[in-house]
Amino acid sequence: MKWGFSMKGYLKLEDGSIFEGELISKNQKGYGEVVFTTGMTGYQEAITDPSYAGQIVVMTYPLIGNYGINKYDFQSEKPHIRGFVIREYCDKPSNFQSEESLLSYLDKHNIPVLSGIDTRALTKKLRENGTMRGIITCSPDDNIEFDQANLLEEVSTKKPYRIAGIGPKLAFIDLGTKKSILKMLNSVGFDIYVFPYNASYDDVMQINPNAIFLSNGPGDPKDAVYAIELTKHFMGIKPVLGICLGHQIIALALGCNTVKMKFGHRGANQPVKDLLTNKDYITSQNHGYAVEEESIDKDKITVTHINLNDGTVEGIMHKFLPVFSVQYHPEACPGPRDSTEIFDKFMDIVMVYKRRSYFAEV
Ligand SMILES: NC(=O)CC[C@H](N)C(=O)O
Repeated sequence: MKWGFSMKGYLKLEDGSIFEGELISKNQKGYGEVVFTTGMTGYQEAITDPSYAGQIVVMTYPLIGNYGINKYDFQSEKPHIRGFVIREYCDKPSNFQSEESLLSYLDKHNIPVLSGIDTRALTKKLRENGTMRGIITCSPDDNIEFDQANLLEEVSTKKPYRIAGIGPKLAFIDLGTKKSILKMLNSVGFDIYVFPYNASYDDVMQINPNAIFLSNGPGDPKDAVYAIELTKHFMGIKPVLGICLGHQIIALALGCNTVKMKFGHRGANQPVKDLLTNKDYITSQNHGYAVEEESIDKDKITVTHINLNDGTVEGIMHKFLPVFSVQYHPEACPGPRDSTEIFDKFMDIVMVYKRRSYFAEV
């Protein structure tokens, strides 16, 4: 094979089905929850998006690797996926920004890559039966093991740090954030203080922030116990915004429920309706859980967005407090920039509250 190493390999799912392909990576084994994503581009952003921690990612687009890996599109320091499944690998990347091939990058980080898989049949199975656990292996007799230790601990920052800005102070709870979200918040002016996933109320109050932000991240939102408690403390005291996992955490803190979806939404063309403006957006998404509609107390919370494919909740807003959140990824990367104005809207709200508290003090 042109790209070096290759041997027969398999993806085995927990329902017993086996897909045969070629193991083209150095690492030949990986366990995880098998999920598919439909983005035609954006593999670099997807593999480095920490929300995919613990998952084997299947790309539905049939040719992967075409534009290599560049130094601008990383969403975190390293890939967090447990394995990568594709139809066909392109070993001759062609792009002016390409620095190395996708396979050499994944090999450096010990991620197993299975190529030559009938990803269409695999995706149909996952759509019909729902997300399943699986193993990438060179031996189909291997059993599927599963360790989803503490995913938040794995992906969150270990120490607090700051991204200085000229605007209000934002306490940013890092649950496995994508860099693009930090970039967008900083570009609208926030002075960002990033805290680990288990930051306490006292830790955060040391900086006396003007607002709180909850990031995207991996796993079941109900496991984010520290962030849920923290959010309960701050709602009503400071403006709060959440994206994806952050949205689910805000919903849980408000007393709603979250449920696991059959196969989730992963891709860059998920249609969303903004019920407040009646505008439709095409959005980038990557989630396997959703806020349960029936659990939302409509006297207290407004559903602001829904997914146009399946009607699931994609955004909520508190009726009386400055608390709102979206399930989709407004920062895009990869994906359309239809909905980036949410960052300006957040800044406007925070400035109003900042001025109010200033005048209340003088
Ligand atoms: N991108 C995210 O933040 C994902 C949130 C959560 N882990 C889910 O799968 O629903």
